[in-house]
Amino acid sequence: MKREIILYKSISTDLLEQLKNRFIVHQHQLKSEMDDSFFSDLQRVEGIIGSKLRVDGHLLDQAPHLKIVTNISVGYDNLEIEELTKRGIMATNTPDVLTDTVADTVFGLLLATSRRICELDQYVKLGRWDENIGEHLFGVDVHHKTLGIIGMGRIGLAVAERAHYGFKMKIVYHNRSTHSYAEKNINATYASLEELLTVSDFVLVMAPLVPETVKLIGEKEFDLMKETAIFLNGSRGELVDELALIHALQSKKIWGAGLDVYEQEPISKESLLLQLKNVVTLPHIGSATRETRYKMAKLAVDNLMKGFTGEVPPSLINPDVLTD
Ligand SMILES: NC(=O)C1=CN([C@@H]2O[C@H](COP(=O)(O)OP(=O)(O)OC[C@H]3O[C@@H](n4cnc5c(N)ncnc54)[C@H](OP(=O)(O)O)[C@@H]3O)[C@@H](O)[C@H]2O)C=CC1
Ligand SMILES: O=CC(=O)O
Repeated sequence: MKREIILYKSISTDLLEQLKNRFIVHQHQLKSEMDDSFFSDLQRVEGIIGSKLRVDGHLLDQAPHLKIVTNISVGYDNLEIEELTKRGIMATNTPDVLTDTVADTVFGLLLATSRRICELDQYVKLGRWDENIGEHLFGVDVHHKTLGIIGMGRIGLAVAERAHYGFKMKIVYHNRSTHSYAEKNINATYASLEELLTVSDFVLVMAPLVPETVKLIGEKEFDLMKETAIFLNGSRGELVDELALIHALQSKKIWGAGLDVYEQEPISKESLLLQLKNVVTLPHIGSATRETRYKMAKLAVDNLMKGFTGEVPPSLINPDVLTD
């Protein structure tokens, strides 16, 4: 008899067919409040695949047969890992396959913000280009500047490599542990958070969302940055105190910001961030290319399949479930 699973994100037809060959697939849309039919299916399913659904003890109480939760994302701040492990439920994510794509997006944000690409695109399209632009629309250089990376992991390193090899930038980073590969190969220097904020021309947040990183960057941290600094967030909105960011931008404590993620997503249409010219805003599209989204879904499907064959899923987050 086929096992039952929930799929709550759209994936390509070939991957959906693979799932349907193996499982009874209940398809749902992710909503802020999942409906009764979702919870009714949850009672029977052994796997869940999708991204962003909050999986906590309350939800797990309603999923008595669940064996695996498969995220189609590398970040897994939506999953209560301790709760899943306690119940012997596997959790998986999609690392590596998206690293270069997200690094490209972050570098795009860095260039767009520093060279005012979006603002000047509008300037041309709205018919304002009557003569050479004046100094008030000049950008700032990227090459040879200092990039500070908070969270030098897979994506942080891929951004740092672009900055080092392509733009001859100096790299400073802050983690809980040192990154010997980055130090040896691209001359990255470890710094305390305070030092990184003080010396960097570009500050990039790329650390995961965990209790210790909530509002890691707030008023005190913006105060430490250079007045010419550009702040970039490619990780999760909750790592930044958004009101403090708005204040820092309005009061010109920093020069600009490039954002892919926000405290609330989709961002409120009333957010002051949307009214500031020195901010480039993207709708959380770090990994959003056809090729990469396909690879992520494929890896997630592979994780799910292996979860039921006794093999170890390739990106198992909580291996403790295998020994408990
Ligand atoms: N915008 C988008 O679309 C995307 C966003 N993301 C986000 O990017 C994050 C990073 O992904 P990825 O690079 O693959 O993850 P990694 O785990 O490879 O890297 C995260 C790095 O953050 C560091 N870190 C962890 N905790 C802290 C802390 N408290 N303070 C400072 N540094 C810390 C870790 O180093 P150490 O352990 O030494 O502290 C690690 O090197 C994801 O968790 C996700 O939230 C990912 C993909 C797409
Ligand atoms: O935000 C996206 C992810 O993969 O994490």
